[in-house]
Amino acid sequence: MLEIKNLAKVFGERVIFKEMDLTINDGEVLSIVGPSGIGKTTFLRILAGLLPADQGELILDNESLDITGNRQGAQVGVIFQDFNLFPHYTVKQNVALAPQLVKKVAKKEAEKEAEELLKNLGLVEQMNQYPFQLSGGQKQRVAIARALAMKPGILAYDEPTSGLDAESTKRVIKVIQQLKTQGVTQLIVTHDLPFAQAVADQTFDFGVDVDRGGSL
Ligand SMILES: Nc1ncnc2c1ncn2[C@@H]1O[C@H](COP(=O)(O)OP(=O)(O)OP(=O)(O)O)[C@@H](O)[C@H]1O
Repeated sequence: MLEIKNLAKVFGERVIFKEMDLTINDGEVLSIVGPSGIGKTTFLRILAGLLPADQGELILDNESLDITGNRQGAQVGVIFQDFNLFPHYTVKQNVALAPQLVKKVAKKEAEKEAEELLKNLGLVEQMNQYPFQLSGGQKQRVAIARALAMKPGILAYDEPTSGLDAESTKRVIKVIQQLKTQGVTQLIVTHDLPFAQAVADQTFDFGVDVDRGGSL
């Protein structure tokens, strides 16, 4: 379960959001919508531990997450829009690398787990290919497998349907639903309202549900 309490972010004098409260239960899918420039990516970067918040708490499975932008560990898995796959590693290596480096998992075991994840995401034939050989949708599923390999408490996506055709979007919906049945908690930042409606149990509208302006 992820609990967000009284979270606030300020850039200079400008309050991007404040008093943000939200709870996502285990296995739930939350979509975050709202107009461009409202603060969705900023929130995602804070959740990922890449950007400091100015106030508030993030509590994941009863443990407080660092909000100063110096977080250790991979409690939150994020699939960014450009996927950031390592170009010189194969698909399997991309997925198996972080558990070996960060969690000190043995290579054989990390690769076995990577194979299992890739199989579940329909990427058996791509395991030994390189990112440049993949379609956008395939790259995205590799990025999902790579995030899942670290066994995060929550998986977050930034605009997962942008640049995908209708068929690939359907596939993403299937993957999200499949992970949901496995109990994975997911948070999705999206502009795509039909997609949000198709996958989400709960929708958070940054344009409506968040306070801004004034000061902290
Ligand atoms: N490092 C920064 N310094 C100052 N202002 C920033 C910084 N990063 C973002 N902003 C501002 O904060 C606001 C929120 O930006 P953010 O990228 O989070 O919006 P968004 O809702 O994700 O938009 P989009 O959907 O277009 O990606 C914007 O007005 C942006 O200009």
